Amino acid sequence: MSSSPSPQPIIHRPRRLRRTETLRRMVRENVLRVEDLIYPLFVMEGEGEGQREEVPSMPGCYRYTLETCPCLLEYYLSH
Ligand SMILES: NCc1[nH]cc(CCC(=O)O)c1CC(=O)O
Repeated sequence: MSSSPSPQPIIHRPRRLRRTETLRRMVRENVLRVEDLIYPLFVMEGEGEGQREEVPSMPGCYRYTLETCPCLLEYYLSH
């Protein structure tokens, strides 16, 4: 049975990602809080209260007309 070679001591430790504050900030752990999120609410041109179009790339998110906005804001700000 051969013994494994003993590890070489690390002579050069570059620590490239710790070099500057900018790099450290870039690779730091991230914390996401509710206050960092925004609600995807889109307004489109057009008439008509209660009219809406689903955004194709965001299922469940809609474009509303300007007339619908006061009502929507009231709803979202109270929930
Ligand atoms: N990236 C998120 C985002 N922010 C605005 C829209 C589009 C909203 C719209 O089409 O009215 C999208 C989706 C996308 O880019 O496909």
